[in-house]
Amino acid sequence: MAAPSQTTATTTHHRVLLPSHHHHRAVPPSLLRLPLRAARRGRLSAAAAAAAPAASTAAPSEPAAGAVPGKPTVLVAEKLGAAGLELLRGFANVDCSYGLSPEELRAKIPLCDALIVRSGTKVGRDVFEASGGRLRVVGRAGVGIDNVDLAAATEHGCLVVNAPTANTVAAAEHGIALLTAMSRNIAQADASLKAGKWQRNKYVGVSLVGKTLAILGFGKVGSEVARRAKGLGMHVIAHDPYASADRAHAIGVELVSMEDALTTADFISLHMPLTPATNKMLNDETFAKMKKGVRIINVARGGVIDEDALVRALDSGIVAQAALDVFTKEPPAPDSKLVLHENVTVTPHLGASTVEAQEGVAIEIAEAVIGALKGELAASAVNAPMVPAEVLSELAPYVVLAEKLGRLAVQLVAGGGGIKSVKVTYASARAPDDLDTRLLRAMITKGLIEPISSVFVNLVNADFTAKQRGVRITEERILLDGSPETPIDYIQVHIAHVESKFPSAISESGEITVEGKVKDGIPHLTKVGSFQVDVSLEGSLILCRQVDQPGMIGAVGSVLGEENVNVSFMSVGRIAPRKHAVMAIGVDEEPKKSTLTKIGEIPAIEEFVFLKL
Ligand SMILES: NC(=O)C1=CN([C@@H]2O[C@H](COP(=O)(O)OP(=O)(O)OC[C@H]3O[C@@H](n4cnc5c(N)ncnc54)[C@H](O)[C@@H]3O)[C@@H](O)[C@H]2O)C=CC1
Ligand SMILES: O=C(O)C(=O)COP(=O)(O)O
Repeated sequence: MAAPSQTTATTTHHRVLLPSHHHHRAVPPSLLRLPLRAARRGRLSAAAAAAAPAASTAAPSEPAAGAVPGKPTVLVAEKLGAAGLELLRGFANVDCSYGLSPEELRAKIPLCDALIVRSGTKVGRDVFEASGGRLRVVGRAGVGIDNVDLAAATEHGCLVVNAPTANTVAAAEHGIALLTAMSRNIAQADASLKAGKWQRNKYVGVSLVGKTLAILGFGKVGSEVARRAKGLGMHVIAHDPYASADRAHAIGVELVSMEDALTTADFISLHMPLTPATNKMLNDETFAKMKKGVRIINVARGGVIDEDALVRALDSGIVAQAALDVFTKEPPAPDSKLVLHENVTVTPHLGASTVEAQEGVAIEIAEAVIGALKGELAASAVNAPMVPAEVLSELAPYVVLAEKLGRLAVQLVAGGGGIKSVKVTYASARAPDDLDTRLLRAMITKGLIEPISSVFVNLVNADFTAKQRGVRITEERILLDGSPETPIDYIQVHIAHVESKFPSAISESGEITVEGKVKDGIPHLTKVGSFQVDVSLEGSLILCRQVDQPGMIGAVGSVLGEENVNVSFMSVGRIAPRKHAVMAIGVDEEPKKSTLTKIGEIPAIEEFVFLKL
């Protein structure tokens, strides 16, 4: 069994709370400009250079007919509000070509510096490859960027920006429209009357007043739906493991567990982003827990529901009705059982489609695209580099460490009062003025927020985003004696007032605690809760708590081996021999659910969790 890892000498230290102005210091303009020429001369790190909009390297293409030479060209591939088009036309040649086939898009793209889309255009790797390096910006006139291949954009030096707020109210209003239309059979009754029938008995509805509505995902859209449903006299509860209970109380909503939401709701409305954790969140197992006759509304993303399971739940009567704006595949197949089901009301992804929202989104995206073409970094940049290499230099591996610690910490959260209070501790021998932690704090914020939300965090918006979500991030410095050559000895991330999926991650202070260090340029996890471990932060991680006894590494290792999951690293931390120990196992592949179940069934394993880095 591996010996518990040792923390390197942390002699005496003094705790210093950083002054609060430190949290809100303006970002120097030099950090907000992307140094394009520097990128081409190779002065940026690979990642930063990849994401910085590079100037065209392609042979000059023929300008489109009527285009003003010297102005950039923006291709608008889906309908965009007039005010946004006007803004764009003041700055660029604008080509509005709606409904292009993939071939037509690929043919046009080498003539374009920017492309604006909504959810209907797939911007895959082929589009970036076809652009020959000219495409510098993709603007998504809306929230979800599931249709844009972000990795390919970044590799091709193309910045992606979105418009994250202007359609929130429209989506919430559409959720309410579906809720009310479904409960009174509006769509079905309308079709019946138009078919010449008069079926007053068939279309008796259900009332909303006094009914319980469970909102899953209490973010921007979810909270606006809650506010409106309260006005309809509904009892509104919400489940969101990361939302603030105070924010919910302020609008009279109680935050509850997923179990309570599923078992008590008469209506369930979905408002979480589609992530690996929310994929098929409503499935046979969760439908089986619901009240018979429950009604479901989905204006989030189709993928959060297992659509085949929903058909089964509708057929068995567990789900009385569903109202859906979004589908796993859009448009869905014409013979989709779900779409054609008589108890299902559907709309073709219309959540953001109001005149007002589209004007707002058009202005928001036009401003972001114009700014990006000018070389500015918009707050809504989705794949922006955090800072150029000059600033990154020695902090580079700590930046990776900071983001990974944030990602680990948030995945350990099970529930509680939402994430309100995060403390970051930096242990360093450097004087506080010699270590600017804004970038690290932004990366921790990115790690904490991106896995659970539709928001993308960059250096410009990090503090604002945390504040908007009610997360207070404080920083603490531990001054170590020793050489100030290494910028940081270790970083700890503590989340207070939450429960953990892996209770051993709660340290003596009652907070979820993870600690990491950079060793030989590679980020390592060195502590979980009160247990010291040592595992490099690459691939994914399994944490197990077990009775400290011989054979445990072999038992877990052989389950993973049998399932062809490659173990990259293993480390065991224990409090005392033959008591409890925490084992951290780095894995290259994501284990199947059944593999994780087998690990959980090993008798001496008391708790375990799988974490994606
Ligand atoms: N149908 C349409 O036309 C539109 C759809 N949308 C979709 O609506 C969804 C919500 O958008 P916003 O409110 O802007 O995002 P948001 O990021 O403000 O809110 C999402 C919330 O979901 C929560 N969440 C994450 N994982 C969860 C889980 N496992 N269980 C419960 N809650 C969880 C997050 O903590 C967050 O509070 C997104 O999927 C977005 O793409 C947004 C606009 C228009
Ligand atoms: O903004 C979003 O996430 C939406 O789903 C809206 O999509 P749309 O712009 O209407 O194609």
